[in-house]
Amino acid sequence: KRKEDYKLRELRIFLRDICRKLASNRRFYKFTKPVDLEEVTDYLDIIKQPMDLETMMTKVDMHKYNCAKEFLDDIDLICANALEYNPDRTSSDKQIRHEACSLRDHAHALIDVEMDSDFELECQDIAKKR
Ligand SMILES: Cc1noc(C)c1-c1cc(NS(=O)(=O)c2ccccc2)cc(C(=O)O)c1
Repeated sequence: KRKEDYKLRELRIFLRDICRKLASNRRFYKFTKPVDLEEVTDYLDIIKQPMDLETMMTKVDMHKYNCAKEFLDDIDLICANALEYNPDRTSSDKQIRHEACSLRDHAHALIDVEMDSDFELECQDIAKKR
């Protein structure tokens, strides 16, 4: 195994822990699983690239993320989807938009606090080569 593979394994262990922490926070319950297309029947008419925390955990296991930035891009996608699908001035739309912004800010804050910035830069170099 190359030195890079050990770094990517360490990244996966780190990202699983971040994913677990976010998914276990009750505030982010609506983002833990794919939107139920039987319940939300027009979802795919509006949202072209659904994303959720369970799918992200699977992507970690499938070595789809080569750096934390790629992981945060999917978090930002979860948030953007929720803002796009729930744009109205109703209290329920406002509530899910607030939860989505909170998820995004918590994820970025967790990674900024817990991730060594040099390690992320090394991972981004690996990501560029792949
Ligand atoms: C997410 C999301 N994005 O747009 C909308 C609208 C939602 C969303 C989706 C659901 N129902 S769901 O079956 O797809 C589901 C339940 C539990 C965890 C994950 C998804 C419920 C609600 C709600 O407000 O209760 C909101």
